[in-house]
Amino acid sequence: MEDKMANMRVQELSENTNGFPSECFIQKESDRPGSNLAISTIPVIDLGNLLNSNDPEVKAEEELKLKSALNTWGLFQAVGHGIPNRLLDEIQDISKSFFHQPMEEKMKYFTTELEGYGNDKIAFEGQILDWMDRLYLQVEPENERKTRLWPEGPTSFKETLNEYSTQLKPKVDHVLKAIARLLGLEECYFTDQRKDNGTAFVRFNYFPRCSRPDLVTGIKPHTDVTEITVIFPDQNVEGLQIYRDKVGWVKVPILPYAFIINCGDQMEIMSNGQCKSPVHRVVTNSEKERFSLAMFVYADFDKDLEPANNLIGEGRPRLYKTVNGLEYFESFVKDYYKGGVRTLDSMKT
Ligand SMILES: O=C(O)CCC(=O)C(=O)O
Ligand SMILES: [Fe+2]
Repeated sequence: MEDKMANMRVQELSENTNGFPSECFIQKESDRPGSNLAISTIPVIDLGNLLNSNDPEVKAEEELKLKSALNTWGLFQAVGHGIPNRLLDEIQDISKSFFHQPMEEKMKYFTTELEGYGNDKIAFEGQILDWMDRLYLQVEPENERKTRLWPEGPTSFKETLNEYSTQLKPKVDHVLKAIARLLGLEECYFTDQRKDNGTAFVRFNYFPRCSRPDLVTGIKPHTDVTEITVIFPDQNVEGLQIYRDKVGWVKVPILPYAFIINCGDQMEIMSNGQCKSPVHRVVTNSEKERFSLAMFVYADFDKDLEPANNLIGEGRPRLYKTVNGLEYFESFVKDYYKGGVRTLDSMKT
């Protein structure tokens, strides 16, 4: 089965089996998603109020909401972000058009590396695979883009992705600065941790219809390695769930044209645990396919990752050891494919 899998995308498998997952996708009983979770209310932050308001009270109130959201959930839904709905529709359209092309066309961008088109690579025997195909591309810095992996079809793909990442980048910088301010750090603390102008990748996620969503995961429980991740989720199909201590898994509801912004492990380490890197997963749907787009914003992999000095002190013990950025990423990738292991836990002091 594993050899066969290596040559097939989840999309083909789903088409061949009418959505029925083969054995290598079936989660252990304790890890199965089940069904009937409550939809929760996720903190909603108005980036317009946070970043542009001239009224100091409005700004302060939004900052307080953001601080509490990062400290408890580690994520929020972002409205008032100023990215036009037209562009968000277009980015979702190019994703659909790309994945709906014949396999032959998509395979031009296939790689077994992280970047490019593909699905879970098989890292060890007995690995349980995610019900997802993906297209993973570096967008920042611009001179490091591997443009041969940027699809020719649909024809608007490159232009739309370029516009999306160009428009999102300053928003990301503003959010990182706001987080630094509310932690009492220098405004550029997190933006300065990045290489040159910042490193960002996007991943177009495609979850084909699956006839047994109770048995498989679209993306297994994980945290992101990032400073922050900006997700533009499917506007019609839910799937993202967050794990909350003492509560369990909760669904993230669809809020039209809102981004979901979550902290990653780099942020949890640098903020000495004040910002949480939430465990999340994606479940599949028996009726509908689902698309999402994640932008992963990373601190410089060449640098050491450690809690900010100003966030360690009396009553605030240092929670994480210093670790090299690249080593952390590499351990994460291994742990991720194994599932159930949080790299962050091994960094605790
Ligand atoms: O599909 C989603 O809503 C979330 C995707 C995600 O968690 C990821 O790509 O890391
Ligand atoms: Fe994620």
